[in-house]
Amino acid sequence: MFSPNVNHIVEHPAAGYRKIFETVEELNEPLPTEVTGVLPSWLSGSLLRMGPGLFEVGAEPFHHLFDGQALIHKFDLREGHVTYHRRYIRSDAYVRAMAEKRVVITEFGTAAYPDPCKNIFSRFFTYFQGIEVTDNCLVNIYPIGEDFYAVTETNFITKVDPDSLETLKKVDLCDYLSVNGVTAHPHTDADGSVYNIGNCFGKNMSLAYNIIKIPPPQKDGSDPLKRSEVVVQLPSSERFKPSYVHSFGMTENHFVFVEQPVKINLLKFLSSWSLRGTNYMDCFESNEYIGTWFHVATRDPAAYLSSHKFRTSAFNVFHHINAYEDQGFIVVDLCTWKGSDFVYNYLYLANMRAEWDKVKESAMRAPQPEVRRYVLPLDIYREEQGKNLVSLSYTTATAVLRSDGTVWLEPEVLFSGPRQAFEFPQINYSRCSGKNYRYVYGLGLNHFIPDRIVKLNVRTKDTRLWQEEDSYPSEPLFIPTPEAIDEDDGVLLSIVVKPGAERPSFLLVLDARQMTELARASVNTIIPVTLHGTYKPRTP
Ligand SMILES: CCCCCCCCCCCCCCCC(=O)OC/C=C(C)/C=C/C=C(C)/C=C/C1=C(C)CCCC1(C)C
Ligand SMILES: [Fe+2]
Repeated sequence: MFSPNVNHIVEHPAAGYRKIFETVEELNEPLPTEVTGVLPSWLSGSLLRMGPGLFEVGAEPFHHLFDGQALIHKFDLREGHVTYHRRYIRSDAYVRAMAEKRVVITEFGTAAYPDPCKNIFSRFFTYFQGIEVTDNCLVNIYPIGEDFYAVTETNFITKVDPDSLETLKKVDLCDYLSVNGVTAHPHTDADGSVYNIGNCFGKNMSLAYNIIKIPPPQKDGSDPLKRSEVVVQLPSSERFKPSYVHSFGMTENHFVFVEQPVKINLLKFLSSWSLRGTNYMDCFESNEYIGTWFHVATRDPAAYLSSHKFRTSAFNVFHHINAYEDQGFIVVDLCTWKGSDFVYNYLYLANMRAEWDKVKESAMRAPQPEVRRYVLPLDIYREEQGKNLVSLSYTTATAVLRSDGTVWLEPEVLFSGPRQAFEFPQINYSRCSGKNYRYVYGLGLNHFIPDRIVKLNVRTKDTRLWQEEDSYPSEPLFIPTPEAIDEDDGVLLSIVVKPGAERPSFLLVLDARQMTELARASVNTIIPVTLHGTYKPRTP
């Protein structure tokens, strides 16, 4: 561990990060690891993570970071021993690509072309058959009831066996719910209910964001998905252009949705899709004028609070950190990127695999990251126009009622460093989700390259970090110590790739209080980049 200053920029002239964007083979059986240090005796379970693993099919490359075929990874911890396993998800996208040795289903930034072997008539019909939406579930894995699902952001989720990593079943959410897709970042209540948000393109081109609820495991053993429902519908600020949504906030009594100026041009999406060479990335556009809108709904009864229109300047947001209620305010902490230019435009594999100088050059043009706190007053009175309505003693965030009835928000900056993002945030979720809290852990992105793990105290803005030379960590998951007293009493789990090492990847176990290494379990293979995941404790 080195570099005590979080804003000290570490250089990567050897470009070792390129290794995490290369294709690997799946394993037939788990690999042993070499454990150094001491693993906590209570840590027994599986770290499951998703990411891209196959970055080309035959001679056809995938172009974007979010296109590679989904690979599920598992580090299994049991009585001080650790194994590592990985399998490709048998999605339709993967199975058909393998069979035809070409990209068959269009991915986020890579279009599929019709089979050159088909005659001109069947190719014509393939174009106009409509959209074949991808089921490439590379983004996350989480439980619904007793089952585990690997997910992307479309309507297809894939049930997997968390022990064998085998693919079990493809599920179409449209069979149960009125949504076109949902995020890969649901919230889970203490009772096991799962909440999520997704775009809904309704009849007559009506547009909305639907918040859905999947109930907890059912006493009769039936699939909770069968009882899922839309609990509240939030309106779209633009008629044909819903915003891209990657996550949302949930407090004890409210849902918070941040409508960002990165828009999906629906007309383009529906019309141009059948044209040769179009992919999802082609259907996004930035609205430079609309800024960012916050929407709030109550949870019980679920209802949209339409009277307050919360506005602020333009930013991209992918990850909500946490949101909670305090003294009549909703506090919303976010990982933001300034401006309306879409951050995903900078995540093409050609950018990520470039030489270090080029990586830095391209990140200079991209939106700049900042961790921000916004505070939304719940009770607003007309006579308070022009005044700052936020009276929470501990924040400089403001909210001012304007003559048009909207409330203009200005944030408090919790963390900022030039081209140094604090992203992929994780909190002590079971204890702090929706509640006032102190700590968030994140992946430090240096010009988009993940090269450190950071702990941020959102009350003092103090940071601590873990970093090692030529090492590329993943999102750190927080696992609390059983019977923990303090919020940060627990460990962080992260997969780290260190290309030059004898065993070039390891599971890193950090003491979350001190951010010091407790143990690492090293394995003799490169592990490609992973996006999100979950920890499944062993059940007796
Ligand atoms: C771990 C280190 C990574 C290295 C660099 C990362 C830089 C990150 C900078 C910002 C943070 C971004 C986080 C994003 C994380 C993520 O996992 O994103 C993956 C998202 C994917 C794959 C989204 C897919 C969405 C699809 C296919 C949506 C399809 C749709 C539309 C576009 C409109 C119509 C509906 C439909 C079909 C759902
Ligand atoms: Fe995400």
